[in-house]
Amino acid sequence: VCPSAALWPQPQLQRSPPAPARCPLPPARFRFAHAAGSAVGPGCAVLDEAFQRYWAIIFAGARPAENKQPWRTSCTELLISVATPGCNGFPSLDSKERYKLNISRDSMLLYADAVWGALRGLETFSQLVGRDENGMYYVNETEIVDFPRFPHRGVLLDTSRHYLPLKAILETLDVMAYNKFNVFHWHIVDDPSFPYESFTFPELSKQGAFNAMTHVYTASDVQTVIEYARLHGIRVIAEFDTPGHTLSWGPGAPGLLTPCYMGKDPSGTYGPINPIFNSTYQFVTSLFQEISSVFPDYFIHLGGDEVDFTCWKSNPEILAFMKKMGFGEDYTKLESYYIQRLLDIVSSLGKGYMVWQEVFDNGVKVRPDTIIHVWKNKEPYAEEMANVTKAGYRALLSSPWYLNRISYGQDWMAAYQVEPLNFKGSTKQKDLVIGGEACMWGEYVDATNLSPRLWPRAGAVAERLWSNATVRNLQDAYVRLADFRCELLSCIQAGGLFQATTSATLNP
Ligand SMILES: CC(=O)N[C@H]1NC[C@H](CO)[C@H](O)[C@@H]1O
Repeated sequence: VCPSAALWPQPQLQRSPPAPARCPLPPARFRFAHAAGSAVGPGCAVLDEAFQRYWAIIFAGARPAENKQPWRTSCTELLISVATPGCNGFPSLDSKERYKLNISRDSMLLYADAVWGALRGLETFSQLVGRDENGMYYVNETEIVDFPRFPHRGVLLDTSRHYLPLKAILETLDVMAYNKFNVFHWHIVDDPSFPYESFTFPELSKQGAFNAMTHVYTASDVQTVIEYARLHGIRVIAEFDTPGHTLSWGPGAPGLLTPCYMGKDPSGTYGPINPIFNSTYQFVTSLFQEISSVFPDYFIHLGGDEVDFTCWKSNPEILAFMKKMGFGEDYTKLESYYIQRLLDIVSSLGKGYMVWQEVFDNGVKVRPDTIIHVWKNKEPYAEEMANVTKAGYRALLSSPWYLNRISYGQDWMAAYQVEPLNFKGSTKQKDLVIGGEACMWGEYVDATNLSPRLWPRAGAVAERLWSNATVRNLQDAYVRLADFRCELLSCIQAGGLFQATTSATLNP
């Protein structure tokens, strides 16, 4: 049994009496209930599902024998009161996640502005429940007022370098919710494979997936992920990265990619999307029309990273186009020409976009509400954060959180010690930092090692993005993160959703 009631991430405010009363929770009689006057009630799927889920998580190990014990207790129900109605929508960047938990001998109350805050409070409540040596469940008297420091707290998974089965994605969403992450950044396609089944362009996965039968995400798979995430208060932001990282698009979309040349003949290899043909922009418009209809989030991630100009430079038609456009030898101008047209297409679809930092670095004209995703780690990323926010754009930080990069020992500490606002800038600039994302790129990751590599290390990012900036004590974090890992493992033993083992990274 794990040491009890360690909370992860650390709430903003918690107050407990010096000798808190202990209230036993009777599995057979405990229930979650809607408080009178709450703006939501039975039928609210987000909470109805959460009540089931958290009952199972809290009492995972309960044995029927519990029912026999004479329970003289008042802690038989947690009353939930939500201030604003709304259960059928999707979480968004400005969703309210604030909640209050009042646990006392005579009542247990959870208040939240919106259902998304209620989900965060239920997660905290589940972490407050302990179990004593006799197996009795209990919760100690306490008061918590909690809210996130940053509104965008994400995890990126890359399902192109290696295909991830739906189960691996859903398990990741479970553990993300345990950590109060609220964005799943689905880097769904890239150079090696195109597993997204497009109904507009079915050839893309037929030709581009590792295996068109087994290694694809059907339309229903995608909707399953989106709904599962929604019920956990998690947004799904899809990334279709262009013009680079698109080799898997080639076979299913003839004429889309740039044919590279060796001297005056095509070499047979291909490069980034060919930016000089109108057919390219017709294709992009149709594909992003589909993406906009499939993924409900306001934002789409358009990529724009690591565009290699070698192939463009070798292609005679592109050379002629460069001359015609007066771009000289500056291929970032050609890249910007493509990106600019892509952004206009996506804007016309009524969507907002996020782009990797190169789009900003190369001076592409982007909309004021663009989110610049800072990922490079060679130059100090603090400088990039300062430049991006000085230019008035919102910034999202990933540079120090590429968890696909592993090293010996407790590297969670480096992720934990990051301070996203440690850059030279005004308060106004700091306010433009909307949060960050832990990235798990898939070059060396598949379902066999995803969870042990992601957890509990990503937990360090979760606390950095949720908790107060003053929460930085490594010794205290170690104890709570070790307990978090223990709970995760006990979730496995109880046959919980989380099947894979977590890493030994934390415990030497
Ligand atoms: C934005 C970005 O990160 N682009 C690439 N950079 C290196 C990564 C692995 O660490 C991936 O290959 C990723 O596709």
